[in-house]
Amino acid sequence: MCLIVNKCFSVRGILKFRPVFLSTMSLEKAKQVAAYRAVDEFVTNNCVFGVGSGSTVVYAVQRLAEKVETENLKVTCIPTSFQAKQLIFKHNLTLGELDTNPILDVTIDGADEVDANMTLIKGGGGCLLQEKIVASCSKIMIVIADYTKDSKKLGERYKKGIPIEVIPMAYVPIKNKIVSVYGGDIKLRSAVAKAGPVVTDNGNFILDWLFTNQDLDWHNVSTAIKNIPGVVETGLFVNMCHKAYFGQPEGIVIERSASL
Ligand SMILES: O=C[C@H](O)[C@H](O)[C@H](O)COP(=O)(O)O
Repeated sequence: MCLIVNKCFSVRGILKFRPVFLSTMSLEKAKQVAAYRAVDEFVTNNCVFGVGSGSTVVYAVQRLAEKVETENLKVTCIPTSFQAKQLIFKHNLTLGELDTNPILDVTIDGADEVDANMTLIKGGGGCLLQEKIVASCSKIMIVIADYTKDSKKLGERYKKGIPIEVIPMAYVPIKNKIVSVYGGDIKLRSAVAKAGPVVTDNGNFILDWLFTNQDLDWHNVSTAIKNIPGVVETGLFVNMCHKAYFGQPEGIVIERSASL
């Protein structure tokens, strides 16, 4: 961890020094080491590679581009979002699509939270639908994350709820139905630099379900929510992730595997 010393004055005017830990820096380092490790272990020549979304994946695509260049690899990249597609273009990588590459060798993606059973919350950046489609077409799904995403139970560390992508006209009945069965609270996600709701890459809205019961059967919950007309997809990824890499602040990587 990186430490700097910050000058400050006490009330009597005595100069004091206060340590400031650059946690943002260690968080970025943690993302980077996890991403680099996963790409180094799973990218091979001629592979079809699913490019996840989010801030951690940016490091994975950087590393991928380096490997493609230095090792002269042929890799076809399938994006999981508008952002992922832009990253593929930015690094001059080869863009593919599911029409021509319906089976992927590996997808590397971020997560908002990973529990002890390797169930994931995804969609904090609104990209869950295409991410789940691409992961479902991949022989292996790998998660890359910093240490803050590693939880025993969902909701322990990620406090923004489970994202649910919905058809806009149905958001109020969907919200009411979920809360009446499972409790908690649901918020329509608002855009930051635009008045009104977030509109996904697929033209839908996102509901964030702030659940209160951390001991639910997430497979059943996800299936039941998906059965509500108007729900497009949930950000619960159950039995999909094969391995997770958690970067630590000091630069090491902790691995966890699932037996799928
Ligand atoms: O919608 C966004 C995706 O599910 C991301 O993979 C997830 O939010 C993690 O993103 P980050 O790597 O920025 O924490």
